[in-house]
Amino acid sequence: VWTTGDSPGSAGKVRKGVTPLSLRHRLPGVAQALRETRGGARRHGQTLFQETDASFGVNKVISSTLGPASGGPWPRSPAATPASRQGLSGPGKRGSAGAAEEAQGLGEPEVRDWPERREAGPRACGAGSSSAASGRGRTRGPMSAAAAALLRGWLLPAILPRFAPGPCRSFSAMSAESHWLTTEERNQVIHDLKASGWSELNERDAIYKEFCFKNFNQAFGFMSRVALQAEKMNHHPEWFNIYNKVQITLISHDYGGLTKRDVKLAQFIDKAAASV
Ligand SMILES: C[C@H](O)[C@H](O)[C@H]1CNC2=NC(N)=NC(=O)C2=N1
Repeated sequence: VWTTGDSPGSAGKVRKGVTPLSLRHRLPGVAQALRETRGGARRHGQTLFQETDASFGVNKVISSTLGPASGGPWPRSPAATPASRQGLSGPGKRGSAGAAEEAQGLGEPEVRDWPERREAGPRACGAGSSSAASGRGRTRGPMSAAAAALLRGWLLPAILPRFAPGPCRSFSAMSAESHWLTTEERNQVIHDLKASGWSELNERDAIYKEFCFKNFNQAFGFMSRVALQAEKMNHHPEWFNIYNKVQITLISHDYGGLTKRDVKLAQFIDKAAASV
């Protein structure tokens, strides 16, 4: 997970995530496509990119400037970044204008990028980069324009839904079968869950329970335990926490309703809450 630095100690530093296999050099344009997939503005301190599969990595170097973002959309277009306008961006390089901006703490979080990214096509070039449009100052990357276009048009759309953050994938049909509750099972589990404080939601086929702890530490400790289990089960709660309160809704999104997985997670949650 990549985040912009938001603590005083992390300001101006580059944080790196683990990218076991960097495809960046081989797939110029991947980062841009991922950004486009994410869409929208990213503000200082928010998650910028999340790896969804350990076998795939997109090498992305993010630096954050001092102080909170001054507003405006993030990620910022490389064409609008002083360092990339000067062709100085890339691994281990920094544009002097960008560095100066950063030193003054005036700028927004900046994505440092590889030069060939800027050649990715009309969209990546943007209105401001006349040198890219005219061919002046262009540096040829290892991949031809045709190959890059092929990647963007065919390979990326094929791999992005799998690896990029965004709308989630469904479980396979095979696992789907095993999670449905029969009517009898459902009646039984709903009865048991209600007895332990869960309620059915009116507007969705989901269950809900609110937990109250002594303080935030306890609430967050509980959430940590649940989070680990949820990750193991690949089944995640919808939850809300404020101070000592944790509100949890369980539903299987891919089924649009309650399944055995929700029941199993609810039982774990009750145990975890009882052991705090
Ligand atoms: C891609 C991934 O397998 C799915 O998005 C998982 C993740 N966690 C999930 N959690 C919940 N509660 N329901 C889901 O359908 C679900 N799906």
